[in-house]
Amino acid sequence: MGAVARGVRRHHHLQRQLPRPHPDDAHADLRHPPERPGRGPRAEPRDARGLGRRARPAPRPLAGHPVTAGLHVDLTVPGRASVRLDAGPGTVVAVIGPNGAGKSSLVRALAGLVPADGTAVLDGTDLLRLPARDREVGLVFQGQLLFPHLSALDNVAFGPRARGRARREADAAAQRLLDTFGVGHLGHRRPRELSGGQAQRVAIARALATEPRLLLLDEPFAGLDVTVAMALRIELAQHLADFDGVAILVTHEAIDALTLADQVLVLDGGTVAQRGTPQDVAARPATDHVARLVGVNLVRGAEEFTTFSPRDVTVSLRRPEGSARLRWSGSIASAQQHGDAVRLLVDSEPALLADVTPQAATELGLAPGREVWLSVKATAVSRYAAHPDDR
Ligand SMILES: Nc1ncnc2c1ncn2[C@@H]1O[C@H](COP(=O)(O)OP(=O)(O)OP(=O)(O)O)[C@@H](O)[C@H]1O
Repeated sequence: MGAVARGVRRHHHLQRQLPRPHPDDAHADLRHPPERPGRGPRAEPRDARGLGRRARPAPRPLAGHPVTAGLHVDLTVPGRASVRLDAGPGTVVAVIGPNGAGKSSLVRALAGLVPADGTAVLDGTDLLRLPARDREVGLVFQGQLLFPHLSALDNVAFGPRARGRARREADAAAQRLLDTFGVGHLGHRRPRELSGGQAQRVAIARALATEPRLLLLDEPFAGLDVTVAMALRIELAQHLADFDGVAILVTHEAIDALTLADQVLVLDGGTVAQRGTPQDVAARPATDHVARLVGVNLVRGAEEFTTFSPRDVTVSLRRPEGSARLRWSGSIASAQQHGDAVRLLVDSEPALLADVTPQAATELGLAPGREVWLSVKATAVSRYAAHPDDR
C-alpha cells in the first residue's frame, strides 16, 4: 500500500473502532453498498475484518487454476508485451516504463480490448477466457469519453443499472461516488459542461460504480492541471485504501508509484525489467527511465549498478582528481531551475544530472553546450547487483 493510502487505511482502521456510522452517512455507504434489488436485507455475515463489505460470490475455478484470491497474470500480447504479475487482494500495482514499453497493451489485454495469449486469473477465473463485457473490471483511460448524452450522474449509474440494480439505488450509489470525488454537485451536468478534471473524476466514479474486482487506471491524471491531479490522487488514495480488489495504475509520474502503489512493475521493451516495492525500485532502479523518474543518476555496469543523487555531483571545468570510475566528461545539454538549484543534464556517457547553485552556474558559465567534468565521491554512491534474483 502506498504511503498516502497507508495513512488513510490507518485512519479508517481507527474509524472502525468507533460505533458504526449511521447508514445514511455517505462514507459508510462506500463500505456498505446497497444490496442488489430483490435480494432483501443483507444476509451475508460481515467479513473477518469487520469491514462490512458485501460477501462476493465464490469465484469460479477453472481447470488447472487453483482458486487464489487476487490477480495472477502470465500473458503475451503478441509483438507488444509479455508480462508476469502476481497481486494479492487490496494491492495497488503501479506500472511504469517509457513510451512503447507495453503498459497500455497489458491493461488493454486485461480489459479484453486487445487479444492476448496466456492467462490472467482474477480470483480463480481466467479473464482471458471471458468476453470483455463479462470481466469484473473497471476502466479509466486517459481522456476517456463519458457517454455524451447522459448526465454525470447517469454516466456513473449506468453500469449498476445495466447489472440490474434498481434505478433509485443505482442513482443513490452514483451520487455517493460523485460526492466522494468532489463532484457531487455536478451530477446533473452533461460531459461537455465539465472541465477535464471534473470529467476525469466522473470517469473514475463510473469505473468504481460496478464494484469491480480489478480496477485498471491508465494514466488517470495525465493532462490534468497539477493541483487538480494532486487532489484527485488524494481522493483516489482514500478510495483505494478501502478497496479489496486489485488496482493496476499505469503512470509516468514517480509520485503515483511512491504514494499510491504497494508494488511497482517496471516494463521496458515489452518485458518486465524490474518489480518490487516503490521504495526498492526507487532506491535500486534497474532502468534509465526509472532513474530519471525518481531523479537519480544511474551508471550501469555489467555486474554492478551505481546510483547517486544529482546533488552529490561536483561540476568543474578541469579534469578532477580521483577515481576514473567516478569521473565523466561531457557537454551540458540543458540547464533548468530545479527548486533552489540549477539542474544540469550533461551529455556524458551515460547522461547524468547535476544540481549546482545558481551562483556556481553563473560563475562557471554553465550554459548548454559548455564542456564540463563531473565527479562524485565514493561515499555518496550506492551500489547494487545488476541482476538480482527477483527480476
Ligand atoms: N494498435 C497497435 N498495433 C500494433 N502495435 C501496437 C499497437 N499499439 C501499440 N503497439 C506497439 O506495442 C508496443 C507497446 O505499446 P503500448 O502502447 O502498450 O506501450 P505503452 O507503454 O503504453 O506506451 P505509452 O507510454 O506511449 O502509452 C509498442 O512497440 C507499440 O508500438
